Amino acid sequence: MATNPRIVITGTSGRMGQTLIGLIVASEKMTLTGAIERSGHDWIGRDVGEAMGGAPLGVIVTEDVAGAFAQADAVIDFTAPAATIAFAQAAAEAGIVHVIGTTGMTDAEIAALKPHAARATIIRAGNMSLGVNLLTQLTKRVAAALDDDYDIEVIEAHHNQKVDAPSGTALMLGEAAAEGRGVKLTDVSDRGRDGITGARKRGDIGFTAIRGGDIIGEHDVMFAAAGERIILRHVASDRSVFARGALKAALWGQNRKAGAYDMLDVLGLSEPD
Ligand SMILES: NC(=O)C1=CN([C@@H]2O[C@H](COP(=O)(O)OP(=O)(O)OC[C@H]3O[C@@H](n4cnc5c(N)ncnc54)[C@H](OP(=O)(O)O)[C@@H]3O)[C@@H](O)[C@H]2O)C=CC1
Ligand SMILES: O=C(O)C1=N[C@H](C(=O)O)C[C@H](O)C1
Repeated sequence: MATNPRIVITGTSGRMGQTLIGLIVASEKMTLTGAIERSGHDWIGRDVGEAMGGAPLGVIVTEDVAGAFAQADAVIDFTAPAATIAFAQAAAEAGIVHVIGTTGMTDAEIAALKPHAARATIIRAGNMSLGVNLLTQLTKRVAAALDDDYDIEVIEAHHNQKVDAPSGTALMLGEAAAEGRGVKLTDVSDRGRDGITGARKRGDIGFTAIRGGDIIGEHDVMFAAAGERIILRHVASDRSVFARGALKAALWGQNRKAGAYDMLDVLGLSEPD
């Protein structure tokens, strides 16, 4: 019988870290072998199940990244940009799959992952849910079908602890809309309107971020024209949609050629070039 892939979680105490651990422990297809927190965190040295307020799981939370990665087949990482870059180096050195859900990365930070993808399988997406990845494809098709008479606006809403804006998902949807229109998002992106902004520029793709309460993640792509609006919407009501996608990615990445992949690859939604 083949053994299950061994999975390490980073950012263990976080919203996504704890959601992932709950799902791995309930899964028959993978085994939790490591739980990482940063130096000084009060979970270090404790059994992760007990730290989460439940039964012991036999995995002790550690700050020893190299030690945990040496005993693993994949790391699932929903933390912060600087941490993710350090984890990418350690994952490449250990030769394990690195699933990255972290958002808010700059272009330079994304470029810093590239050398590591030459040595290891990296799967990164601003949103790991099936629904959002499908929505990117729909957005691209609608944007391709409509001309600039339709103003494109991406509106996102998240909980009051989120630190980055626009969300990774909003940027994925903006990229998809730009691709559908055959333009570069960086040339048409309109972010952070405030004050006397002047009239909307034809062809721009606008972004609006709402932050409040415990909203898990909601995204609208609006195509607004004179006399009508088309709105494509995704609402996440449970973080497990992201976590299930990440677990699928960790399994899909096993024995995969080194390289940089996204969830469209994992879900088989990539369109031929
Ligand atoms: N791609 C997707 O589908 C999704 C992506 N995300 C993204 O995942 C990330 C995490 O989200 P969420 O779980 O809600 O956030 P939380 O703040 O709840 O958790 C983040 C975790 O990462 C740890 N962490 C942060 N910075 C560092 C660091 N420099 N070194 C080591 N550990 C660090 C935190 O530790 P500490 O408590 O010590 O700060 C914490 O355990 C965000 O970027 C978010 O946007 C979220 C949901 C879905
Ligand atoms: O921080 C979050 O919570 C989420 N982040 C991701 C994003 O930035 O789009 C995915 C999801 O919307 C939840």
